[in-house]
Amino acid sequence: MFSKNKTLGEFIIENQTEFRFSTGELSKLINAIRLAAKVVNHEVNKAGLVDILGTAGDTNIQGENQQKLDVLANEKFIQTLKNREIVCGIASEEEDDFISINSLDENHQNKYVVLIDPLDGSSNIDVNVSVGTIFSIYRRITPVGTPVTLEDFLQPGKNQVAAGYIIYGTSTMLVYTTGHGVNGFTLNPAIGTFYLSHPNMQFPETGKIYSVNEGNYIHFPQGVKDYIKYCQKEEGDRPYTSRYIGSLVSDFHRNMIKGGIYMYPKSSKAQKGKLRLLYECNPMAFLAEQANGKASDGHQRIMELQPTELHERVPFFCGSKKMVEKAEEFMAGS
Ligand SMILES: O=P(O)(O)OC[C@H]1O[C@](O)(COP(=O)(O)O)[C@@H](O)[C@@H]1O
Ligand SMILES: [Mg+2]
Ligand SMILES: [Mg+2]
Repeated sequence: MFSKNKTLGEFIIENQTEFRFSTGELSKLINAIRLAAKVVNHEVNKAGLVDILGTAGDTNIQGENQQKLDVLANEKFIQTLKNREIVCGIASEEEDDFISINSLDENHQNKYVVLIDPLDGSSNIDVNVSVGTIFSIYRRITPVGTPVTLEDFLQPGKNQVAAGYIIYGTSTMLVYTTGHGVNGFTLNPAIGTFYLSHPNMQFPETGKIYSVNEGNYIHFPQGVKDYIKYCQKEEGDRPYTSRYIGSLVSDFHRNMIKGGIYMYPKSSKAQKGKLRLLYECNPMAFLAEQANGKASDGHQRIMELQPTELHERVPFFCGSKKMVEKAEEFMAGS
């Protein structure tokens, strides 16, 4: 099977022409992410054998206990991007502030910034449940050759030039978009090559799966409670099935293939929900929209939101278009 499928490397080069005046810089950047993904995949696969399970002993700026694999994945992605001098700035869930990278070659100044969630689904690392990495790429808005500023990162999601995720699951896949549809590539671990296995991925218009942490039910807004009740009601094509892995990447991936909705609403415990706008919600929203799905904060399109802080959180509703619209109806109603 694999011999006739396009490799990710071939796909990247072939699609470089999508961009007029392409310099190949974005292709090099996606290639660097491909490399870092393989390095992290190798670490994830041997997690039970080496000392990378459990907590690292520190907390990140969000007060979360960093897992050893959070720290390791963060290091590997930053190192790989820095070494290749392919970006002018990086922001990460595991770094308090953004990292500015000045190119040594002053004649060649980079124009892209990258935002990453190096390890998504951290609570699943120690229990061998699928986890992921999420990335989002923007063209800087400050002049090339000057130090990057916070402004270069606080851009609305609609300005993204590319976004994607890596899922370390039963197989390892890299799924991404550059604004021309969503394509998925599966890693053949025997030869370390990603092959196009899921061309032109599309969310079904509707589905029968809802993904939400129902343990927070009593703290949810009335609109969310009503929508969950709607999903559970014996009527028409319902009840829907509840599936919640607890890794955004994995829940999103399943729902994109099968049809479904993922929700991390605000609650009386978390006024803005849990997920981070810049390196979780924006990239997944870009992918969802490119795959005929939808993403909002329950009211407004995620990609229109103007970020104000690097690690800000927003409520997140994402998935099959008709299901997100229905949830928004309930939110509007309440
Ligand atoms: O355990 P909870 O509160 O349901 O949260 C699970 C959600 O939190 C996350 O783990 C947050 O991501 P990180 O693991 O990158 O911090 C999502 O992947 C997941 O959907
Ligand atoms: Mg995450
Ligand atoms: Mg994370």
